[in-house]
Amino acid sequence: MGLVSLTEPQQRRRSDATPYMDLTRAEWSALRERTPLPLTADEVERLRGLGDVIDLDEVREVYLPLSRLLNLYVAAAGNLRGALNTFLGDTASGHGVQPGTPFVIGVAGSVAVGKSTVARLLQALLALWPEHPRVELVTTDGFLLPNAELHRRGLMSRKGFPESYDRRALTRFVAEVKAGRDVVTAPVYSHLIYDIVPGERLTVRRPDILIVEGLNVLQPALPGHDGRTRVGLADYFDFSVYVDARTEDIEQWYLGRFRKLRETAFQNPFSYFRKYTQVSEEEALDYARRMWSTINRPNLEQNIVPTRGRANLVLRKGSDHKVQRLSLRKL
Ligand SMILES: Nc1ncnc2c1ncn2[C@@H]1O[C@H](COP(=O)(O)OP(=O)(O)O)[C@@H](O)[C@H]1O
Ligand SMILES: CC(C)(COP(=O)(O)O)[C@@H](O)C(=O)NCCC(=O)O
Repeated sequence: MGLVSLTEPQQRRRSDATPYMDLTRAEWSALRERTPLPLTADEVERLRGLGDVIDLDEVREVYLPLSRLLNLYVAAAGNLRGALNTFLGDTASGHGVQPGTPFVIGVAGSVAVGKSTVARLLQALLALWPEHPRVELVTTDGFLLPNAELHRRGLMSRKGFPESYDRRALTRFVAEVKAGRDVVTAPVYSHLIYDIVPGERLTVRRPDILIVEGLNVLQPALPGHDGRTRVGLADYFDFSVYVDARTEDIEQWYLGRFRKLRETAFQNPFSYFRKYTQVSEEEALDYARRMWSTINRPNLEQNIVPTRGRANLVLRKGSDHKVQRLSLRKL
């Protein structure tokens, strides 16, 4: 068969049917004109207070328009909920259907790609909108199995892989928040001790929006013992963001963060990584490179990248952390 060149309307028809629309940074940031939320000097100061190295132009051009899109989606989800309530009438509460329910956003991506930074920024920006001031953020590391249990299962060098989490407990937690429970609690992970903190819990009280950030939040549910498909974590998401970048860039960010932590947090006498402050920087970085190539990169390639196609929005970062391209799900 010879080469067939498509006419412009044919090309458009073909791209209309793909589930994503691709936008350059310039196309996306032009949409900020439609964002009726100017950042005041006070708010800018508060964002700086988050302690993340984030460029304010990046906030204005990328994350502010995203908060506007999400603000519209939150309103639309509320309308959908209203439709279900109208349909059910008096019987709604008997079925556990509440008029309002938290809007749940998942933030996925590799270790060190910048998920926490994106999630904290979204939390701060979304809370500026008067329609949804209460925004809670939960990281999935609280649902890692404690080190003792990881040792028992031979999973200590698989931390961050799907099997290193109590996935049922994580899904139950999000389901309970979404169901409108007054108080829901989650375990807490400490990067200092590299383990779950015994007895500590984080409490979530009926937020307007819940952000769930973690490596594996877009993983499909495991089948049950009977082989049947179960409801998984991502089934509770109203929106999801995948933070994407070149693997080589992410490795550099991982090593850069390790180097920075070696000069700060690792110095703490209780730090699990304190030993890497006692050896040369080169030895410490060799260890970090090993962690990257034996744990974090294989996890990225085997488990995390394959979930990218499930996200509503993919943010593609360049080596300077600036978002260069965005793919937004439209179908
Ligand atoms: N937008 C950004 N601008 C500059 N540095 C960033 C940005 N986002 C993340 N970083 C840096 O990249 C590293 C990884 O980011 P982090 O949010 O901790 O990743 P994750 O939560 O995905 O492990 C950190 O050193 C962080 O300071
Ligand atoms: C705690 C993590 C598994 C990330 O957890 P998340 O909140 O994304 O579920 C990860 O940051 C980590 O510590 N990985 C183990 C390998 C390493 O120390 O780099």
